[in-house]
Amino acid sequence: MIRLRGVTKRFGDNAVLRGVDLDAKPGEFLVVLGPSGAGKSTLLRCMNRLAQADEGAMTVAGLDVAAGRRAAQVRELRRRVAMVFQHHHVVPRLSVVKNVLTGRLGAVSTWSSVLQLFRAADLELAMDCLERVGLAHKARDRTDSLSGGQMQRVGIARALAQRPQVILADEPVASLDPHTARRVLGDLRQACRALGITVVCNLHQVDYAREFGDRIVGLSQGRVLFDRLPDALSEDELNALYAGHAGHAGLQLITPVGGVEGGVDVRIEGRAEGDATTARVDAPALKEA
Ligand SMILES: Nc1ncnc2c1ncn2[C@@H]1O[C@H](COP(=O)(O)OP(=O)(O)OP(=O)(O)O)[C@@H](O)[C@H]1O
Repeated sequence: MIRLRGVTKRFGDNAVLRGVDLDAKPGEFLVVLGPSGAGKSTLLRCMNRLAQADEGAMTVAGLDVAAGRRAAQVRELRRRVAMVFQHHHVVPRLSVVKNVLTGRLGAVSTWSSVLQLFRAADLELAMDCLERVGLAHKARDRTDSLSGGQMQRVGIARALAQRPQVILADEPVASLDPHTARRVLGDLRQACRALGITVVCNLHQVDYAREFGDRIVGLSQGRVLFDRLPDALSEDELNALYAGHAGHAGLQLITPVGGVEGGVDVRIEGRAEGDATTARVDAPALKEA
């Protein structure tokens, strides 16, 4: 379903992807972890041609992405590959079901889409997708009456309504509380498994990656550091992935331990016992925060 070989992407002198290889089977839920700036979003963007890779071979949803230069080929790619973003990008004043139906726009004629004329089959499909994320009872409600987590599930239902072969999810739960985040990831995984849709999901939270990923890929400075089954992923590999960064969501507690003129001393504790340090945060940084 997805096969990437030697994918490279540069922005000027900045080599953001450096020879990425990746494989994913139908129905597989792949999580990509990595520190900020590792190239996770760029990787997803290259896969659906929002960005163009400089080198490498990419097959996504049965299409040769590198070869898809013509508009029609890119359109077909976007039809087969749906996106879910951190911010749900729903239209607030539309009803929930109409937002989901916008997932069908690529599959209906231009006139139908302008007039918002959807077939009964599209409506049925939209309702089925809402059912899969537990929101069928909200179908007629205005979307801006929903909570953030519910809106994100509408975004997932819309992606499902596209009948994609692949869903690329870029930090879909970054702004949600843990309970809601788990619900959203659970719905996404369950629906995609049932429908045989491959998911590549960028996450920052190691716990969610272990809980929901069929496989976890670690991306660091544009390179794949590891590609593991969740149970096989070691703490050493995670530490290597986040070396020099704040940690794999491993910061537990930051406590002020003393005030000094022009700043404050803080104790920073990690997840592991005895994993602690003190640091000084100076006044200008505090003001910015
Ligand atoms: N359109 C662009 N033009 C120039 N540089 C870019 C562009 N998009 C991304 N970059 C650079 O590519 C690098 C990787 O960015 P990317 O957003 O892919 O990382 P990321 O792993 O998704 O980070 P985060 O977790 O913070 O979202 C960064 O250095 C970023 O500044």
